[in-house]
Amino acid sequence: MSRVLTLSPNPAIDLSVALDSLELGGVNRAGAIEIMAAGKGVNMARVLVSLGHQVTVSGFLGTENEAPFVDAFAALGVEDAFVRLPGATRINTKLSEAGGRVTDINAPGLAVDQQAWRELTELVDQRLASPRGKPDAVMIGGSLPPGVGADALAALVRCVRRHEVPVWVDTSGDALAAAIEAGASAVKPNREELAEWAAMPLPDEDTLHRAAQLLASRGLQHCLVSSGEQGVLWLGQQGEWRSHPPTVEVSNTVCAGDTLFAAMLHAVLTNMSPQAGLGLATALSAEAVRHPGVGDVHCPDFHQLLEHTRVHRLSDAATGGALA
Ligand SMILES: O=P(O)(O)OC[C@H]1O[C@](O)(CO)[C@@H](O)[C@@H]1O
Repeated sequence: MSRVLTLSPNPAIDLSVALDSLELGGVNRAGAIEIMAAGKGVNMARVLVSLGHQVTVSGFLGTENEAPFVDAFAALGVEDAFVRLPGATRINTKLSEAGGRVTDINAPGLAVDQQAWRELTELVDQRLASPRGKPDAVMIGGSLPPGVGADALAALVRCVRRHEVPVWVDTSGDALAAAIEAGASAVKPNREELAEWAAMPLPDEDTLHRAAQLLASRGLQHCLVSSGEQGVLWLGQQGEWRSHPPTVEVSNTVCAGDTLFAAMLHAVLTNMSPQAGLGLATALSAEAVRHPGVGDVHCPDFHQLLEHTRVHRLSDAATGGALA
């Protein structure tokens, strides 16, 4: 079992609304409504716990509506190291239609001032300096809250790297570019995020692959590019691999990326082979799209999902050795 610290600078309460179909400008009647403590770091923590890791969660939480988070952390058995701020954590609305289409409405979030950001950075620095509680990896996920610039994220990434701990970052735009420059160990852009980073359109698999190679050339240990049902491209120091997920009924895709990234970290921390690691992460991510929330490794048909996930090597340079 490894120790992982996940950071959500801008977490959210996800309000998932299931609809037959969304009628813009009309009165929509929901089939079901679910509220869940979320944000990428929190979702990744759920996956890591289910895969057997010891997790500490941190970031910023508003004191006005912290109850769903406190309850979720207790139920999960993770250590709550969130910095509390006055005000309310944002609520993100996810409108999921029967055909599998999801419309996200993500709020800006609670403003974070320099003092609060310093508090979070010091907390991370102290955790990493502690000989007994030092995490084996740090995951940072999601957008930056109002008041926090990409340079602040870069400084946080550098702080983790100074302690020689891998830092896996799932974000986008300027924050993604800054994290890469600062020495992030792994990133997971989707096609649109990669196109934005590379500043070019990625209309086909060939251009996508070349942009991913450009990204990997920036010194990252692992680059994952997720393209939904078309699968995952993984470029690591052992070579390049592509996975194809099993066919599943798509209900809610919101947490698929968080599931993929966290499961891939698990594969690295447990020295799985590239084939097995990417297969597990892809299958678990496919499981996630069948319902709201992250993938459930304990679902009754998980072994079948795994069996129907295909992984193949793209480059001959790969050794096929363990992922770590
Ligand atoms: O920080 P962002 O980019 O707004 O994304 C937050 C959203 O991402 C998710 O973690 C899913 O990836 C949701 O739970 C959350 O609402």
